[in-house]
Amino acid sequence: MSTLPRTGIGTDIHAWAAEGEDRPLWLGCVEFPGERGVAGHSDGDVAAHAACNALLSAAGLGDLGSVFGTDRPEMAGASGADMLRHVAGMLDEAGLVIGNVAVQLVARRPKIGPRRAEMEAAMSAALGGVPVSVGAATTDGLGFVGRSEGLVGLATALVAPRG
Ligand SMILES: Nc1ccn([C@@H]2O[C@H](COP(=O)(O)O)[C@@H](O)[C@H]2O)c(=O)n1
Ligand SMILES: C[C@@]1(CO)OP(=O)(O)OP(=O)(O)OC[C@H]1O
Repeated sequence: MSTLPRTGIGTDIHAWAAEGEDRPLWLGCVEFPGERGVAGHSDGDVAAHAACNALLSAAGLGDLGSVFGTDRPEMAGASGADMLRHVAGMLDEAGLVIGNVAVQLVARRPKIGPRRAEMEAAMSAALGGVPVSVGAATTDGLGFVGRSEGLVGLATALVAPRG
């Protein structure tokens, strides 16, 4: 295997839960009380899921669906933090160390600025202390995010063979 670092890219998109459905919103392993949750089989944390996809992409180990399935009963309500821990373990077993993970949210709400540090710390902790950065943008009202139909998580990751 090449000893060069490898980058990965990940996405995750969820629709907002139906009006009146009581689903908590989880983003970056942090709960946002009072915000509308998303439709999904697990906790629907698009930031954590995009980060998992980016790490699996960098490692060449597949993606969320190939690792966790798409409708396994045991994954119902599964937390993004547990999924990140699992993925970090897979990379460790594959002899890879994680350099960093960068996450971008595309969402009108919630404004993540005030909770950015918490999200970064929570995702970093789930990955065993790896640097995680979080940013966001709104789309200025354009597209499905602008119409408040759902939100997007995007992520990149850098991994390298353990020295
Ligand atoms: N969900 C979001 C979206 C955006 N932000 C912050 O607002 C800034 C401006 O967003 P634009 O889409 O108008 O460029 C953005 O750079 C973020 O700092 C946010 O906190 N949460
Ligand atoms: C996380 C998983 C787990 O069943 O389900 P969802 O919460 O629906 O999330 P998504 O990114 O749509 O699909 C990936 C699945 O692995």
